[in-house]
Amino acid sequence: MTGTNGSNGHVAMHAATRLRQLLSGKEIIIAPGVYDGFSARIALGEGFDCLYMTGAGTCASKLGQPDLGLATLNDMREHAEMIANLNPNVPLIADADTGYGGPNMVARTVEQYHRSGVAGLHIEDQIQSKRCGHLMGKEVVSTDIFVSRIRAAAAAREKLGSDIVLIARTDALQTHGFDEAVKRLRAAIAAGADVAFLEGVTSKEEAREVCRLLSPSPVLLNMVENGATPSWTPEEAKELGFRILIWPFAAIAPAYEAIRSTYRSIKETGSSGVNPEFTPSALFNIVGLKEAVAVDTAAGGSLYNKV
Ligand SMILES: C[C@](O)(C(=O)O)[C@H](CC(=O)O)C(=O)O
Repeated sequence: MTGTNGSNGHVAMHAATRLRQLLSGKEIIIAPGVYDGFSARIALGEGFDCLYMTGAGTCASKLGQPDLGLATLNDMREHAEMIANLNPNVPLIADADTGYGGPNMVARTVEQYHRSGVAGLHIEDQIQSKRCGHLMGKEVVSTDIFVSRIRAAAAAREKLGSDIVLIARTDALQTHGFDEAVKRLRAAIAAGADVAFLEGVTSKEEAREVCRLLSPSPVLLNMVENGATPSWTPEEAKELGFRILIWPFAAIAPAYEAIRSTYRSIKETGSSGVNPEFTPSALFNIVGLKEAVAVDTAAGGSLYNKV
């Protein structure tokens, strides 16, 4: 699929098609977690090929709430659209939780994510009142319901003629064990999922085995910092057989530390201690000042000549 690249005007391929190209390559896809426009701009500035919009980070930043199924389709879609369009050439994989309802809602989710420029999304088998995959006490729906979610997602993708990458996530490992989780992922792939995601992998043995059993389907690894899964390097993840690596807390965890320490500094010392190089212009340059000035100038404007 083709479309107009909003950021620099040339006709670019849809980000979903780009993600499929990356998936068919040899390299593991590294997608750092972004939770808002600012973190996404920083990741783009560092030249990553792919981004991951964390649902947990979206709940925390957009709603100020924990990852307990409080974000609606509208919350998530709106956030994903803004992030995906900062640079439509860089694919965004976005969390889509349970798909937000029955087959019709799942189809709507896929359609809206596609129209928003999202390249890939993951849909899981937790109950609607879901929780972060690394909390205890999770509950999953039956395999039939999970498969109906994936089937509805795949049918929506076909109807749209979209390349959007469907990632089936199972949370069944915690409650039903490895074999059942793999069975669910197999069923999801048969129903049209492109990528499998075993949430909460706990060991290298499990990791290697899920990749082997589901081969040739690509498998995503959730490298959420300090969760149930040990930390592996991209090289280790690649060697275990994974094709996509997401780092959900890569932005929000350091942001928390930095923000809290700065607020404390204001309270305790009366000074924020912010780096003197972080001027207003420096901030705006991170989020596209030059591009915005160029748009105005190209249109014959002189509004920002003095910025
Ligand atoms: C991947 C995830 O869905 C996310 O929202 O980033 C979360 C991350 C987390 O909260 O630990 C998940 O694993 O459920």
